[in-house]
Amino acid sequence: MVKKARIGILGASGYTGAELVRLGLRHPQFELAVLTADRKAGQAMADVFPQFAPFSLPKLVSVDGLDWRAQALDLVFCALPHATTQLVVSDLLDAAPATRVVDLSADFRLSDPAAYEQWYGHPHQALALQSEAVYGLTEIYRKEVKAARLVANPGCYTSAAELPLIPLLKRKAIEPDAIIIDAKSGMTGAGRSAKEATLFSEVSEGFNAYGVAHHRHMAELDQEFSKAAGQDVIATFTPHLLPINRGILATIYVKLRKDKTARDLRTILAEQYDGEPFVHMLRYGDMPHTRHVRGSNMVMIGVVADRRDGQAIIVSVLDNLVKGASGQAIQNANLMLGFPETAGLEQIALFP
Ligand SMILES: NC(=O)C1=CN([C@@H]2O[C@H](COP(=O)(O)OP(=O)(O)OC[C@H]3O[C@@H](n4cnc5c(N)ncnc54)[C@H](OP(=O)(O)O)[C@@H]3O)[C@@H](O)[C@H]2O)C=CC1
Ligand SMILES: CC(=O)N[C@@H](CCC(=O)OP(=O)(O)O)C(=O)O
Repeated sequence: MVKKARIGILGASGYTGAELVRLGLRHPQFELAVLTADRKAGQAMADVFPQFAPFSLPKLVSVDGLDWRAQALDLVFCALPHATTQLVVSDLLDAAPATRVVDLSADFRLSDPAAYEQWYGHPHQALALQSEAVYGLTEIYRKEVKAARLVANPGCYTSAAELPLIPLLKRKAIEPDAIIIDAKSGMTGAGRSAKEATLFSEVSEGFNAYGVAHHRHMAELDQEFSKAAGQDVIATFTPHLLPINRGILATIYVKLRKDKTARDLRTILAEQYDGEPFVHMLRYGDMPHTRHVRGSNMVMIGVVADRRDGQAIIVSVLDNLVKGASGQAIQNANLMLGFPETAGLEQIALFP
């Protein structure tokens, strides 16, 4: 029998934590050994999420006082609110340095401490780990992820924008100073804790932009686009809140470099993602729908020329809880633990 990896999920009573449990229960090489919660510590997972009642799962415990060494976990998924995470991961790795960590929060995504402080409003509290962490956009950083002890899983909006744009910037196919990302997210992107802004009555039958000109994912986009282009890049990014549960759709406007066409962009992306199990390039001119990826770890990307000369439009979709969070986290964990990259992630989208 194959030896299973002992897995911890911190924040299992939240949306991304529950998605890790949903996918993890069907993972052939995971043993879900530790599940934590904050307000819901002490409860059974099935009392918090009745969909798990038929399955045997450990009780939710508080993260405080966990004996990391005694738990001997092979890998921990950390799905806690950002800023909470850095001290928890620091304690964990001090006590159990051989445990691998995939952090779903934003705490370790920015490699520059000054950028972190500027965007999050306080100094980072685990600087050594911040510089050790590998940015976990799997298709771009696969080699680094394999060897990492701590992976910073990217944000959901950023995954949707970076997968199409990084290869185009690297290949100098688009102008780096003329990128516009108009992105929409489903409500689960805001997490499960109660907030006025996410009440049904505030969100249904309406649609709004938020974080306009200052959303914190801009820092992550600047970092990755600048690295890919080899020069400073500042993209325009505007997120919107959609009254649906799951899904991100990013409509991206780009200016072509002189000798390039929109068909060239599609060719570059098709070459880059040829053979990738979780990125699908649509035929030129075809466009994706959030329903085509719901519940799956797939990203779908469409490209077409704008009517304006020299401009192209790219549309990218993913499920914010899967490829935008827990699915990509498991994809990274599979690489770190030497499992097949697709293990536990072979679900096809739930349609309609
Ligand atoms: N939702 C999404 O689409 C995405 C989320 N992320 C990131 O993933 C992380 C988790 O997000 P999400 O699942 O949506 O969040 P939720 O608000 O749904 O869940 C948060 C979890 O953390 C626990 N928790 C809250 N505060 C503390 C604390 N002080 N100490 C220990 N545990 C605590 C909660 O426990 P309890 O419920 O018991 O209070 C809950 O289990 C966040 O950092 C988020 O930014 C990343 C990409 C996409
Ligand atoms: C709809 C919604 O509120 N979305 C979240 C982004 C969720 C995400 O990707 O993640 P991180 O928090 O991990 O960066 C927001 O705009 O802050």
